[in-house]
Amino acid sequence: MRIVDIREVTKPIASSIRNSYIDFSKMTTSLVAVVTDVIRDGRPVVGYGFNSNGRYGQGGLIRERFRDRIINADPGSLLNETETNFDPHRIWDAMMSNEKPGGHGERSVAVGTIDMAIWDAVAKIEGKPLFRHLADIHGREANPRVFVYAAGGYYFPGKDHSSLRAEMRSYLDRGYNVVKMKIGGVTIDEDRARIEAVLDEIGNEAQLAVDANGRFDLETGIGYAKMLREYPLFWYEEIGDPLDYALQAAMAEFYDAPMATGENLFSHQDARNLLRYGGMRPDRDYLQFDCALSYGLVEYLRTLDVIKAAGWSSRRCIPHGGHQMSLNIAAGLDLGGNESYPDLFQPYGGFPDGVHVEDGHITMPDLPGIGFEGKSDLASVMKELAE
Ligand SMILES: O=C([O-])CC(=O)C(=O)O
Ligand SMILES: [Mg+2]
Repeated sequence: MRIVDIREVTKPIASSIRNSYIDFSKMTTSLVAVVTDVIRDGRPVVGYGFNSNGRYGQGGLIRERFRDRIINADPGSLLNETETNFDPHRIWDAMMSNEKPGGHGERSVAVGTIDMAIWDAVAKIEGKPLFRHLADIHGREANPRVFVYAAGGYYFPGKDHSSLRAEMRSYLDRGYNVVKMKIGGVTIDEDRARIEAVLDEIGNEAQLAVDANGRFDLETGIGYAKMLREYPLFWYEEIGDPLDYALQAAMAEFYDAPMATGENLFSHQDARNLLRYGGMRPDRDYLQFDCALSYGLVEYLRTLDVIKAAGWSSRRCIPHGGHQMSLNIAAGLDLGGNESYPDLFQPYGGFPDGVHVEDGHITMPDLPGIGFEGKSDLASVMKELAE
């Protein structure tokens, strides 16, 4: 049993949206296929992965470093104890050989993308959905019903309040009951007017989260906190620089309601520092670490250990990224839910065909692996890479 090839192609996921920090006019993602010689249903098993939006495709790192460490490893060293499947932890160790600790940079994105494809292959070899495989190996009961919220509300050329309201209305029409919008990309007065327009539109049918994408210094973050606390928000997200734990800690004095952060922390060590020094409150705040940007599920399992040791429930985790990998982790390992971008980053984000949001939740279908083959537009770009 061996991995015979790892292929990467860098694909555009560009659009004219912007948040307070970046625009997405040149955004890309790496799509990866891990080709094995294991035969299921008469065909070789292929696992697929891709990275989340916000960081660019990692073709250089994948092709120059991480791919070869797996392909050149002794194939037996990558298998589980019983030699019945690949072992994602051993493959992770092979990828990370000769890598120093710390300074996580974007190698975590390259490794996370390959790791996603490995878990897809492993669950396909088991003949199970990944969420059921994860629940089984952790001795727990899977829960296929997962909370999802609709992320959008970007700044956009020509976008006015009526188009922002229409966007949010369309999420409600599709079954969501929590929606998210960007803040920090215009003046505070303009953002206040945008927030009021959205709250007026959604009324008591849904709750609103706001995301500053790490834009604010302490003074601006506090100024916004004082404005935002007048409204019943779901959360106030990524206020300041993701690595400025003292800023995050200071915010608790000015903002009682839930805050969320973590999408730009790429290792369990960084997650641990957030919990040690960021003043995050386990009874109300949310953690958004995204395995596809942060060394994959092998590392995310360590992150889950870190948050448990710090006294947090896994239910406080609602990952960034809107991909089916985190949906599987949520259903298999009892996370609080997952992000979703109903109209963006297609065909990579979203759900298998025929899966609909009801009351802010989806129900995972029983598809082998991560379930990518159940989403026809995604399956066709994946197949192109593998064939
Ligand atoms: O706009 C982005 O970079 C995405 C983001 O922060 C989110 O989904 O929370
Ligand atoms: Mg965010």
